[in-house]
Amino acid sequence: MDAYQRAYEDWLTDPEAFWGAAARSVTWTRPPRRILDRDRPPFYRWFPDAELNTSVNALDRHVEAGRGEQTALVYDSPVTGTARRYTFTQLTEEVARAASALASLGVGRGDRVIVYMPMIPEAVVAMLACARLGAVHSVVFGGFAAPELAARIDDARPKAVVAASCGIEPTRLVPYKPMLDEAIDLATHKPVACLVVQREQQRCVLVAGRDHDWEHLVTAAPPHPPVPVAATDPLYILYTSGTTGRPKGIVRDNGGHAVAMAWSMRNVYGIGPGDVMWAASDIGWAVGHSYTVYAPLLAGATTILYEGKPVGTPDAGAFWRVIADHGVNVLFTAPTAIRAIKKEDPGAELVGRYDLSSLRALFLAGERLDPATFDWATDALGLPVIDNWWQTETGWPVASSPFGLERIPLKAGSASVPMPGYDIRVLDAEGAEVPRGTEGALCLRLPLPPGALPTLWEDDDRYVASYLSAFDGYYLTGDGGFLDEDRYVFVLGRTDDVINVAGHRLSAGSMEAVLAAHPAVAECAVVGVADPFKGQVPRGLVVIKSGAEIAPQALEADLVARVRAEIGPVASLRRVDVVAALPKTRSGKILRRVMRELADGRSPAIPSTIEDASVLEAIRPVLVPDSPVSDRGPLSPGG
Ligand SMILES: CCC(=O)SCCNC(=O)CCNC(=O)[C@H](O)C(C)(C)COP(=O)(O)OP(=O)(O)OC[C@H]1O[C@@H](n2cnc3c(N)ncnc32)[C@H](O)[C@@H]1OP(=O)(O)O
Repeated sequence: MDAYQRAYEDWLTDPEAFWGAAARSVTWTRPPRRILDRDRPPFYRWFPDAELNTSVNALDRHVEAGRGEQTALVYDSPVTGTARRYTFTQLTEEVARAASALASLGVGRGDRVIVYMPMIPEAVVAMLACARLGAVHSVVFGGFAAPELAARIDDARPKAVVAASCGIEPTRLVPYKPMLDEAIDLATHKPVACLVVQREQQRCVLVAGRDHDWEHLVTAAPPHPPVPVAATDPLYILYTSGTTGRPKGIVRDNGGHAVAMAWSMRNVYGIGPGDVMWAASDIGWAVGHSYTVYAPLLAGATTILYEGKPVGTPDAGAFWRVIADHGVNVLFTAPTAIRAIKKEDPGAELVGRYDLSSLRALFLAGERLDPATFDWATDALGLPVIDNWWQTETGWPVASSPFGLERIPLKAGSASVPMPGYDIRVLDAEGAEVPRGTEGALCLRLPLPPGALPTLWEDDDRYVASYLSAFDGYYLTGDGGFLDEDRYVFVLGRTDDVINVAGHRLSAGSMEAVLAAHPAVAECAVVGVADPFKGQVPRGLVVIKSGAEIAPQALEADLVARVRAEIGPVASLRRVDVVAALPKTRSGKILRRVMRELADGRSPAIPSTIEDASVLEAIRPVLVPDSPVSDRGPLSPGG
């Protein structure tokens, strides 16, 4: 572990010297003289006196360095049957025109812009155009329904929204624009303008005076010069689910982000100028922001924007086809995608049909990588399969194999070792460090490195309450796990009520809020249970109000439909069961952990404070339908 060990120790010995050196790979309009502002803990600011423009770093400087004719972006869309390439020169010009179009709608430095778009080049252009103006983008994943979009509009209060008329899922068109119209109706805050890409698959109606056609406005616009911003100015807000229904607006600054992206692209992923990186994640997620859009372009590499799925567009060889067509060097996706491919092509026969000689490694993140998927992918590709552990909040890997620095041994079930910038500690409930090999709360010692969230959007108090208040001096990740004797980290899952469905982080609380709002529901719980393909899926349990006149099956179907309509298809809540009562403690706390573990086929420890153990006996056949009660022994309190 020579190169990695040296880098980690350099960072540990003098973090400011380490990040000061890393900052030299960024083009600043005013280079940093001060590296870290520690004046107001727990709020730390990286490069507080520096100034830059992120779009210049991603685009213009590569053109100026003579790479203008290199491909910056490949758009590969099996759902529309198209593929298109943009050179760095073309992408720079398109972004400069889009920035001008947004400026003509009144968007300027510090203004927020919501981007609600499918995986089309205009989405990447819109993000970079905001960066060029010093505006703050907030991309909302297309699988969210109108009320979720409305909640983000109200929190971010955007001056403008950039959208598309529709998205294209393999089996249906998704009408984005009607959902945007509904969200604006629902929201208290009203954006002054919408810039809409009309897709030929389904055009939409534009609202006079508010909506503008992308094609008309952007094509005719003159190029807009880049606006230098403070390194500490926000580049984007990305909402993620917390334990309650209200999403958390993760803030990413400009300077720390550029430094972290450049460092990680080279040293974690091993990607440099001229290489081809493909992060097969929607741009609505952190992986899409960091490793589809920003990091490859900041590094002068080519990035792939893929509008398709791992299977069904047209088959389980889709990923291998893209790698072969575009000479992909590194593929980054979620374990769910690999499980989907494995299910359709268990013998990996389709792998052999394509020339994958360009591929150096497969990186996986977003959810736990189970050893069976790790083994299958390793055998199928004959290449390093590298689990990364990180979060929307951190923006880049907390732990990984440092592939760009050196090859280290991989261990199935582990995300390998901490990256420079991250001091991982495993703490018990009292905040004491546990011995190696012992499970506990995975925490990071403050300050967090460049690129990690400095706060939540306009909510410093919630930032402290959510992440920093459990253990003084530490960031609480919300994940549980352990470090082994070689300091490899094993992440075992969330310790809170966040559910991870196919790499999508969802709040049990927000789904419960939808169920609880039904007039026939007395009380309810949503728990995330293990699923062989999506990692976890939510399941709902509800108690009908006495006197409510509704058949249980009708209520169950109605609740599934409501969650889809109010949160979106991404929630994947397919099963709600009506039960007589929910298990609770004597103080009225619903025993979600116990239900989750029962549904996962485990033998949960039952708290001695349980109000009525017979309630658990009654719901066990619902949660574990294939296992008769006698198979598992009686559930007795006191464990
Ligand atoms: C490390 C930091 C992080 O964790 S950042 C987060 C990283 N996570 C990811 O990148 C997510 C990885 N997962 C995926 O990319 C997808 O789940 C993959 C594996 C491709 C499978 O996709 P899919 O077959 O659509 O299943 P799904 O469970 O994602 O979708 C559930 C329903 O939602 C729909 N959906 C999906 N995307 C959209 C979209 N952009 N616009 C509208 N709808 C969308 C799907 O069609 C599906 O709907 P339905 O229920 O089948 O009708």
